[in-house]
Amino acid sequence: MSSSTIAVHRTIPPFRALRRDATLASETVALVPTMGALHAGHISLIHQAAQTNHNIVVSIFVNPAQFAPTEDLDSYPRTFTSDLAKLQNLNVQLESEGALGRVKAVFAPTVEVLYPNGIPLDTKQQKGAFVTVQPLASKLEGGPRPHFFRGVATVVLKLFNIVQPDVACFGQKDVQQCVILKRMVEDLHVPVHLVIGGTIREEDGLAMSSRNVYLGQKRRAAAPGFYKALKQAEAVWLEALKSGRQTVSRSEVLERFYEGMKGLGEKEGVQFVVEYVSIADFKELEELEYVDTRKGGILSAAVRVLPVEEDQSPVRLIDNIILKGPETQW
Ligand SMILES: Nc1ncnc2c1ncn2[C@@H]1O[C@H](COP(=O)(O)OP(=O)(O)OP(=O)(O)O)[C@@H](O)[C@H]1O
Ligand SMILES: CC(C)(CO)[C@@H](O)C(=O)[O-]
Ligand code: BAL
Repeated sequence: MSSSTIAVHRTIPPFRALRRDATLASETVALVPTMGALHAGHISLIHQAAQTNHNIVVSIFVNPAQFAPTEDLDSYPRTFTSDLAKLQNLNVQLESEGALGRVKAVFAPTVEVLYPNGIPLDTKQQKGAFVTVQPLASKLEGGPRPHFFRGVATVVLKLFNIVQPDVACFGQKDVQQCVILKRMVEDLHVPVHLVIGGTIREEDGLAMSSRNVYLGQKRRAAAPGFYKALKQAEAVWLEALKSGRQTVSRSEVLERFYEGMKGLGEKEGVQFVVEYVSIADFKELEELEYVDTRKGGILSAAVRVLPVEEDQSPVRLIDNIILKGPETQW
């Protein structure tokens, strides 16, 4: 088998064998969970994992449990063949760089394998075991998507139980997901070390996301303004740090964010609706009236980009910036 060959498995037993073989060889296993439609953000997580781990498992599974019946489960981009080609190219690159690890296997299970007792989208009809992380799952993204983090935590714990990785990698772009999964691992004593990779962006600053393909030309052109508004808000924080202040008020930072959002999209005829903007602590996601410049906080937001053409639906964009202070541990 050449070092760039990647096994694709749809069932669980090959991962038991992979884990056993890795342990016998004193090698580590890292898992990078994805929903496919791989982009440079995913690839950077896998690349990072391969620097310090021997065997990388990438899961590709569009998880029904994290979609409400009204959401885009059916239309979610599925690009398995090109995903696999990207992983194979990455292995060639990892080999030429002399990295420690390679992508050894892709786990692309069927819904039946992950949910042997079924998974209706309506949560009231769901039976069996699920993971809830309260009240974190009800905050921020949990407002418009109350089902979401229960679905995410449940599938991630299933993946952990199947792959039994030493390490699992997640992207900061989904910052609340990171906070919730860290909490799940801590509270349930899950023996997996979580690594959070930085957000990879398009050249114009838009955070890469599989759903960006829904935007179309006009909305795509206006979308980077959202990150610019967050950067403007961050500038207030950085100025305060520089001038040695002890706290920064929420209102100062948010005012600058809203200034940045004002008029965004006018040129392209695109409307942005801010769903939430938050400055919260790292563990409980409690909103902070004043941010301690030593401790920092998470500045995060979601916007709804309204349709500009007949066949379009609203697209939600999420993004965040860590307001870092000297004692920030993130
Ligand atoms: N731009 C990015 N930079 C770094 N990591 C990312 C980025 N986008 C997604 N990830 C991470 O990749 C993993 C898999 O994410 P997922 O497959 O849902 O992709 P996505 O682009 O976030 O899709 P969606 O558009 O559905 O939000 C998650 O840990 C996610 O945080
Ligand atoms: C972690 C995850 C793969 C679980 O389905 C998903 O929420 C994602 O892609 O961020
Ligand atoms: N990356 C988050 C997956 C979702 O929105 O369903």
